[in-house]
Amino acid sequence: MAPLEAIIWHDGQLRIIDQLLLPFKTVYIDIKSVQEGWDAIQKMQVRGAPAIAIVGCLSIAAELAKESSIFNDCTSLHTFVCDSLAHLITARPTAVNMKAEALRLTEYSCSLLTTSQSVTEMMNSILAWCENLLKMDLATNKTLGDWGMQKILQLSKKDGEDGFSLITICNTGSLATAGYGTALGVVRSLHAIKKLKGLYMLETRPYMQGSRLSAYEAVVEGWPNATLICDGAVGALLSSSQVDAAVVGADCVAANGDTANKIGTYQLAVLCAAHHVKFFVCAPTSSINLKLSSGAGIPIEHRPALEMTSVAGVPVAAPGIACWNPAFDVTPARLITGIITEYGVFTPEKLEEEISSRI
Ligand SMILES: CSC[C@H]1O[C@H](OP(=O)(O)O)[C@H](O)[C@@H]1O
Repeated sequence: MAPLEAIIWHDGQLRIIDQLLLPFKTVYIDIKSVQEGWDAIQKMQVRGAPAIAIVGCLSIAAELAKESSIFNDCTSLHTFVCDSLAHLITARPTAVNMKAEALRLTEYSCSLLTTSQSVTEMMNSILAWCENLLKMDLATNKTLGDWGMQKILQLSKKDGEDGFSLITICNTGSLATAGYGTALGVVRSLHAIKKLKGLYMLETRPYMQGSRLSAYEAVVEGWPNATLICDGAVGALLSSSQVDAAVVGADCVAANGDTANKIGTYQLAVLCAAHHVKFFVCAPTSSINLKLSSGAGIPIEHRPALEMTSVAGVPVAAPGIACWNPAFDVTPARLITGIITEYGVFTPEKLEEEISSRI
């Protein structure tokens, strides 16, 4: 079956699955303006670093595509694009993809000021640029997934059995990207050649990306031995089972390889190190920020306490208790075996040199 389509762009109209309702309800909502895009990102109706950037930029395209959006000249159109991007990057501070695409689109829009013959031509160029993000993300993820699959195949198999068992956190698949996935893209590529023996998924409190989203993708696609575990069960699993490698996503990778990802990733990395399990970060270069020398510079988003103290609207904590709810943590490069990108798999030490020569 085709992966779940979190983002649909057709004929100037943007629709996204409201991921707060998955997997029990599949409801598509229309995004008709930049503010509606901002709201959907901030509320996490759409989430996942690549998907955030794609929906953010397409929300600009959706507003431009409306007949009512008229601009007297190219300069006012450029100002609208820049102001919209400046607003969109405030929705969620940690994932770098939105900031990276905002920079790219700002530079492109600026270049159109000198090359466009009319406002309409400039608007159509910007629409085409935003639409292309979907295709680019799909292609990037497929290439990244295949690099990761090749890397996993090189791992030595202790038990001699065919196939590899992986562990992952959060959701990095069709519901976090344009449709193939980063860490779950590696899973898809491994499954495609029948070398996926199993996949352990952390439920990933408090948003439950694992139990609600990754488990949904795994069931829909029939991945073998796809198994949900509690966040607190990682140590017990790694000490008793044959897990070959961890594959996780990234919201921001610094130049030295330090990686910000869903809260709980750091703990997973520490336990992988303790049990000699390889730990791979799957990051398209749009999630890598070489301007940051280390993870110390990555802003960490904190989410409302209510997202911790209730599940699906049901209170699960003592009323009045204080909460600490960072949405991400930073895994130091020393715990990372390799960083899987669309250009190949690199050690943290080699990342900056290898990536800077390619982007
Ligand atoms: C390929 S998605 C990257 C990243 O985004 C997720 O965070 P969130 O669900 O809060 O947007 C998670 O950290 C994934 O690994």
